[in-house]
Amino acid sequence: MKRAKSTCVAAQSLPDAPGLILHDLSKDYGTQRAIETLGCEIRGGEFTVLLGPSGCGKSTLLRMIAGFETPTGGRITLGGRDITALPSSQRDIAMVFQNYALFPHLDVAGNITFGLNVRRVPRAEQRQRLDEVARMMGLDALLRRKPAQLSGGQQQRVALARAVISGRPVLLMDEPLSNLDAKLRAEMRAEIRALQRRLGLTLIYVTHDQVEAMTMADRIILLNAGRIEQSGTPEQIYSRPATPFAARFIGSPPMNLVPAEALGIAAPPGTSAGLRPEDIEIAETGLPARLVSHEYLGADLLITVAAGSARLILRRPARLGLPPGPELCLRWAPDALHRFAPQPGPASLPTPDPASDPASGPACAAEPAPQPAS
Ligand SMILES: Nc1ncnc2c1ncn2[C@@H]1O[C@H](COP(=O)(O)OP(=O)(O)OP(=O)(O)O)[C@@H](O)[C@H]1O
Repeated sequence: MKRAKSTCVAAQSLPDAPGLILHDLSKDYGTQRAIETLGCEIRGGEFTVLLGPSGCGKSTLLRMIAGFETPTGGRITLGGRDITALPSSQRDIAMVFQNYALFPHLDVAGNITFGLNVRRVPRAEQRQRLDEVARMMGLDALLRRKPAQLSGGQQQRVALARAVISGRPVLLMDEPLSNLDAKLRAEMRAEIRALQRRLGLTLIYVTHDQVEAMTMADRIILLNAGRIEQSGTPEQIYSRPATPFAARFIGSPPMNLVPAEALGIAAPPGTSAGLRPEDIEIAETGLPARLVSHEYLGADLLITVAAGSARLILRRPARLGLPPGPELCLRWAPDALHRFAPQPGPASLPTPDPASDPASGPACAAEPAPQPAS
């Protein structure tokens, strides 16, 4: 099936670092299309995250920008210059790889200055730039160590320092934190974000982790099966998802997505209704539902309820506790309800829970359909 060309529009940028435009870019591997024809603007000085599930084409897109893959169709411009046919070394773009790609026989200083050596930058200038970058990245004390004598986080910092010392204004990062433990990942997220802001870099960051995307990005480009599903700020994508895929991909637990009629909402057949877990309230009146189970998360409770044929997850502060009995009523604000027109292709809605019996719902005070909370 031929899909419509997907596009994204970017927001304000810092003045100096150049931006990129992908014009009708596509990539085939043999008969397999990895990237559908897509158009996209990545503004200079912004932190852009390419987000999506495994196999959606994030790395392929990044590698075409880096110059490691040749596009099947389309063009890439950087700061207005067409770079599609330029070798990667002439693109003014630095890249940090997932496995760090450090040279084991070189010490930290040698790894960081490797590219400067190749480009025959004078020794004195190398020394000065190394001092600066090592201080900035907290690596001063480690310059004589070999990579094997460093922790994962330190190795990551060396890989980052090597990219930063190149002085290139555009930095690409492919899942750079996936080898680190959770605590270190959180620290490095903040560090990379601060570095990008301080240097005003145009940074394009690939991840499948929505938390990384939400916490780091100025703008997220959400990819699905080689096309752009939605692009926007983290807030825009979270609060106004354009498609059921976007609605379910961002948020943990994800948005409840059920047939509209299951919530008593009048809509054309096939319409899905979406509600974020934190947007559903337990109230005196509203949609009848029955408690199924709950999970204690510390600050919050996740409560699973059956409402007719639909299962919904609610998030509420743990201090409010569980409702007094198993029968309850649900309400939500009008603008918390998301409606999605029927989607082409296989249905992606959750299957109704056969154990739930619509007839056995609670008697919520005389309201057949939920009335929004004010
Ligand atoms: N060199 C290649 N030859 C053939 N197919 C490839 C090649 N590289 C990628 N693909 C295919 O292109 C599609 C996109 O792959 P890509 O690596 O860009 O996805 P991704 O979103 O980065 O996934 P992950 O998060 O798992 O790394 C996949 O279906 C993949 O199998």
